[in-house]
Amino acid sequence: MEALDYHAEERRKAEFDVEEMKIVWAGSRQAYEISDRVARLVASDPVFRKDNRTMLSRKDLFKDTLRKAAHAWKRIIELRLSEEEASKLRFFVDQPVFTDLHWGMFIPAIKGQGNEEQQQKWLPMAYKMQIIGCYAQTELGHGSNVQGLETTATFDPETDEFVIHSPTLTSSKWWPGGLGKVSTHALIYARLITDGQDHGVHGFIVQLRSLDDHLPLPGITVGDIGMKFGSGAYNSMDNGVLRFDHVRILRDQMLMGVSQVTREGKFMQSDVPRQLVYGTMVYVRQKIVADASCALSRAVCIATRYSVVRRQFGSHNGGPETQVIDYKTQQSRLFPLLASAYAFRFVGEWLKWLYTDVTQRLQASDFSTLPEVHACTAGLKSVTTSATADAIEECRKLCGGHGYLSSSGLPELFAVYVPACTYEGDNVVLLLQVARFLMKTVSQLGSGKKPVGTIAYMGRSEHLLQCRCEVERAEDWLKPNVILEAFEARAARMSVTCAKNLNNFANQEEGFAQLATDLAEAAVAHVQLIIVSKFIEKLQQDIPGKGVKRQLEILFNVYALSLLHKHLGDFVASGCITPKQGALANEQLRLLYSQVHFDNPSLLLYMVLLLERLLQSTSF
Ligand SMILES: CC/C=C\C/C=C\C/C=C\C/C=C\C/C=C\C/C=C\CCC(=O)SCCNC(=O)CCNC(=O)[C@H](O)C(C)(C)COP(=O)(O)OP(=O)(O)OC[C@H]1O[C@@H](n2cnc3c(N)ncnc32)[C@H](O)[C@@H]1OP(=O)(O)O
Ligand SMILES: Cc1cc2nc3c(=O)[nH]c(=O)nc-3n(C[C@H](O)[C@H](O)[C@H](O)COP(=O)(O)OP(=O)(O)OC[C@H]3O[C@@H](n4cnc5c(N)ncnc54)[C@H](O)[C@@H]3O)c2cc1C
Repeated sequence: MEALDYHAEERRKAEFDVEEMKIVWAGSRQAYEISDRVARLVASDPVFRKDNRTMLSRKDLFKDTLRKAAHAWKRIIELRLSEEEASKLRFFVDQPVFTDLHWGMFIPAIKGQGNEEQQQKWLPMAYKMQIIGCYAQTELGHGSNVQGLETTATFDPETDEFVIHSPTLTSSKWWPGGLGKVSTHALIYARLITDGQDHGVHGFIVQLRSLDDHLPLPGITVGDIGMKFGSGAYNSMDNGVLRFDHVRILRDQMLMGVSQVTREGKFMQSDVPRQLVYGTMVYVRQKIVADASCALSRAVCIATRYSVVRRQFGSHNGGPETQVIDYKTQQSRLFPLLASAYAFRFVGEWLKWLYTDVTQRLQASDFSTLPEVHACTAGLKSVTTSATADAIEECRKLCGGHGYLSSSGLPELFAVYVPACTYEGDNVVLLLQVARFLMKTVSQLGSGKKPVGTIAYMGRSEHLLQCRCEVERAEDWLKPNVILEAFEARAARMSVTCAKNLNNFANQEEGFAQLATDLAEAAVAHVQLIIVSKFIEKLQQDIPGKGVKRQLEILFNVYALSLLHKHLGDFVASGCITPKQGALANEQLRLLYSQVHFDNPSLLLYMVLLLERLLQSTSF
């Protein structure tokens, strides 16, 4: 049998309505149709070909990226694509490019932190790409510790200007994407100084290069920071270095939505939390969570197709060998990743809703949900990107030696994806932010302030700290309420234990530093609970299509029970379940594997692209 026949054979076995599953994945029929149409558009356009990019030199790769970006922009205008369609087109072009930062951070930062006048001045030029901007926050010396940034913006009342300066080598901006070669402007973060007083980090728009000849303006030193991990991959991006030598900008180039400096040089804080200066990071973290399921489903798709075609051992009387997908070990490594793709998809949808909700609240001066939104975006960004990066590597191994070939698509996918664990906040640093939020929640438990939203379960901590799991047989683990309570109890107990242990330290900060590992694990437990609970909420919705809901229920159980198996130590040590119940969960998991149908419809386009890539490659 040929490879395609094996695929067809497996597809025939699918016991669910594939078309309806595609819609569940996309979020709506309209979203699916847009995705499908744009995918075909990109796949059929030779400018967007991607089979050769790992073989290009950095210079040629960069030129190829610029060509694609310009062509994408041309197509967006010619076809009058909507914002959603344009964003899909960039997604399927699938090559990191300076426009990601222009559209993804520069513009959102002006929208989120600029006042009305500033938005009117800068956004039309940015929308037409008459200016191209990047987001220059990180410095050589400080990335995670934003309050430690050293670049200064000193107000000069005589000229009504800010003087932007890099006082030390470590204050050089280092990493911003789009900075190295392309950007004409940067949104830079610098310490605001008025009348000798330091007011902390604020955002400023600075022009870097001439709009006539693209040369750096006086006082600006700028360049590309060089090759990054892997061939192709993130090397299509011009991550850059930037230094300022007393560069003068007008006062109104400080983003004044959160704080202002008056003509007299008086610093004024608006009636909004100063953390709104970090708002663009919250926005992008939410986007990164939505993107995790896309990267993960690509990897799972490749590994699944391979596992169906690949046969090793087990031939009887000259018959076919065993498909590797039929090995329980292959299933136990692959199916939880397939289930995770769906789990991340649904939690990503929910996070998008949460972000829209907080944006509307902020407009109405309601800041009450900001800490929760920060904790959710930070925690979910951390957990989903770490899991996805690990999963891509696991998928490579699931494809045996062939997974190591560039033409499998997996090495490049890994190389391009893995910095997501670092950019937009190192994943451990972000987990510790979640832990701070959890410790604050626990400390307020007796105060009469009722926890709501994703921490509502903490309000039932009295019950959760002493409840006993009632599982007696393997199939008891199929009940969503049993799973949910086990995850709630584990998260509550881990947080409460950390809070108790913190009280043993006279100095809370010292305690936080000493207990950081436990705190990060408590944060993971909390975030996994959010993902599990959002999957359950999704299953409570009306999901049409023969067998679709059933298949999603199986995937939910696989996701939750594989997590339970992986973190069995936490569940047992915190007394939420007994070792015997843990063994029953594992038994149920094994039974579930034979019910998974792996007609993964989510990325048909990628399958086609992969096949094309395989056919064009000399090595296959
Ligand atoms: C395919 C795309 C196509 C086209 C493009 C179109 C669209 C694309 C859209 C999106 C892009 C999608 C993907 C992006 C792809 C690539 C991304 C590429 C590059 C990434 C760019 C970057 O990396 S930018 C730099 C990011 N840097 C960081 O993330 C730094 C991490 N550090 C921090 O965030 C903070 O310093 C901190 C969180 C560690 C805070 O530390 P600390 O506590 O010391 O700080 P403070 O004293 O300042 O804070 C005290 C209190 O404030 C709370 N807090 C902190 N942060 C926030 C926040 N963001 N919101 C709300 N509240 C916050 C903190 O919890 C403290 O609260 P207390 O109550 O305890 O006081
Ligand atoms: C591909 C890529 C693109 C990027 N694009 C941009 C961009 O466009 N604009 C921009 O401004 N920046 C950008 N960055 C920078 C990025 O945001 C930072 O690298 C990131 O925030 C991590 O900061 P850091 O490099 O200072 O790491 P560090 O903080 O130095 O981390 C090093 C190690 O220290 C640990 N650590 C640090 N602090 C703590 C703590 N308090 N407790 C426990 N452990 C800790 C971390 O967990 C990590 O293991 C990009 C980075 C990459 C890799």
